[in-house]
Amino acid sequence: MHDPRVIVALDYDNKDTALAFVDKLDSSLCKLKVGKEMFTLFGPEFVKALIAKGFDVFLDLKFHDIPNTVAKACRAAAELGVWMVNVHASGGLPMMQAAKEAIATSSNPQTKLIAVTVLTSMDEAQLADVVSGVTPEQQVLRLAALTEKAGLDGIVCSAQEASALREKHSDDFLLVTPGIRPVGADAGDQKRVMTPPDAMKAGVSYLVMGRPITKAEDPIAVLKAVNASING
Ligand SMILES: O=c1ccn([C@@H]2O[C@H](COP(=O)(O)O)[C@@H](O)[C@H]2O)c(=O)[nH]1
Repeated sequence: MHDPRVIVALDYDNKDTALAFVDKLDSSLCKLKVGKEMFTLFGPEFVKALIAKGFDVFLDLKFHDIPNTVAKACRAAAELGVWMVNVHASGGLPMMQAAKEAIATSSNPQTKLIAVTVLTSMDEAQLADVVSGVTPEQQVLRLAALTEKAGLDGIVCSAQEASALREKHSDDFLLVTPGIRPVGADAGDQKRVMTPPDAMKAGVSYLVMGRPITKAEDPIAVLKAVNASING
């Protein structure tokens, strides 16, 4: 079965606008990501509606709390029927292991679990405000190793770290990368960016794209052009 590589970030503040966009798509073109804004506004029912339309849904809530709390949140996400959910790797090994165990013993054990390393909106200077003496790439590699040790399916990182990660992690370890910008697109608040073809060449598994698609005059045309640029 065709596995689309683009995950569209549905960061709309209006459910009808989001659903009007989704109704022009089909699940062979992309997967969908629901993040903090839409989940807070429209809740699990909105996620279930997207799953019912046949889409793989990545629930991007980036859980970060004590192990017991994160485990229960991940179990709830898996039981919603999502394709993928995530936690922050900086929550530590016991937290990630508890989350993995909770999903494995849920009614939807095939749900993928990945961990956020260093947000793609952070550059070296911003990272230095929270962790001293490391570059984003060094911190990503360190948290990726911890994530793999916990037995998770992969990480969220920037495509800029993908080549270095692929020297240490097999192709099965998922690299899910926001901060994807076609040539000429506005970076906005993203700092560690890469184009779709360069990201795929670097070894990325899935490209997360929001505004370059959702804010475009013709979002479906942009999505199809991105797919053509990485599949052709
Ligand atoms: O490190 C991260 C983790 C998550 N995100 C999310 O991805 C999308 C990116 O949207 P764009 O509009 O393409 O910038 C957004 O939902 C973020 O919450 C991220 O950007 N970086």
